[in-house]
Amino acid sequence: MNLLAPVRRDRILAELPQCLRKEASLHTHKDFHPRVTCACQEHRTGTVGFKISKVIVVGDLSVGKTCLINRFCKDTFDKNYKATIGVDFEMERFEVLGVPFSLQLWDTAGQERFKCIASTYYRGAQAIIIVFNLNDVTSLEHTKQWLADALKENDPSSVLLFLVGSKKDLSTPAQYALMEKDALKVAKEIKAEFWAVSSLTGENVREFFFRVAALNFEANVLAELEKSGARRIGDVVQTFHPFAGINSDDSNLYLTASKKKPTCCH
Ligand SMILES: Nc1nc2c(ncn2[C@@H]2O[C@H](COP(=O)(O)OP(=O)(O)OP(=O)(O)O)[C@@H](O)[C@H]2O)c(=O)[nH]1
Ligand SMILES: [Mg+2]
Repeated sequence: MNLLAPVRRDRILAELPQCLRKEASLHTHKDFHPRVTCACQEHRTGTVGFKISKVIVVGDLSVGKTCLINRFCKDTFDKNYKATIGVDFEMERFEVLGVPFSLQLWDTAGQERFKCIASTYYRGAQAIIIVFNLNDVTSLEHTKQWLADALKENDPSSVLLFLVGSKKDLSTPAQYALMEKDALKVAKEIKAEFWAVSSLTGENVREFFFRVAALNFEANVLAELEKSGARRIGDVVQTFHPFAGINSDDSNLYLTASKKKPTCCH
């Protein structure tokens, strides 16, 4: 794994990828937050470009967590089941609105006997992906417990949640429709965004991970702006006195290299 490798051309995001179902998304805005777009245009994203965002993938054994990650990261699919022992991780580099952004995807074991090893890696996640098998209602029922365990190690107010139904290729449209109804209910309850994917065919896999990367990136930039008092920059811009009254630490971080005046923050 080379952190300095150039970002692949097919990992470049210029727009916010859309959700799968509006009914099960907490983020229904069509575009990136205007402050985020503005900050990226003006190179005021602070440390976000150097950050690696931790994403953990949890769920019952054999629901397809490893296959999902492998489909996205390596474009491969293995029909033979090899249980994950403890944890494994993959790094994926993106470029979002011109800013480099990396996801560290932690693939955890679903088997009970490896769970205690895996759970020691839950801490510090910025996003939690809970996977269930669209053809196995029990695995959907277990998602709440997986989430509860993952949240014990994380701050529920700042973590992004995704509920992902796997193996879509194995359901008939009628079976899928039934399962989707139940899944949407659970997604609403746990405040997660719902996706349905197939690692065998690749359906929705890329779209899903792009969405994870984009929403994570957006949350990171907003947090960074918030942290460094960028709000005040916005206030000042509206009165056409850019940067007046801002202490030197803030302005050092948020002034662009070219010291351009902000033009689009509101
Ligand atoms: N048809 C089909 N089979 C899948 C799909 N995803 C995974 N599988 C199969 O399901 C089995 C389990 O997949 P894994 O990805 O290893 O499951 P896991 O969730 O990582 O399992 P643990 O590591 O034990 O927690 C394998 O035989 C895969 O080939 C899919 O989208 N469609
Ligand atoms: Mg696995």
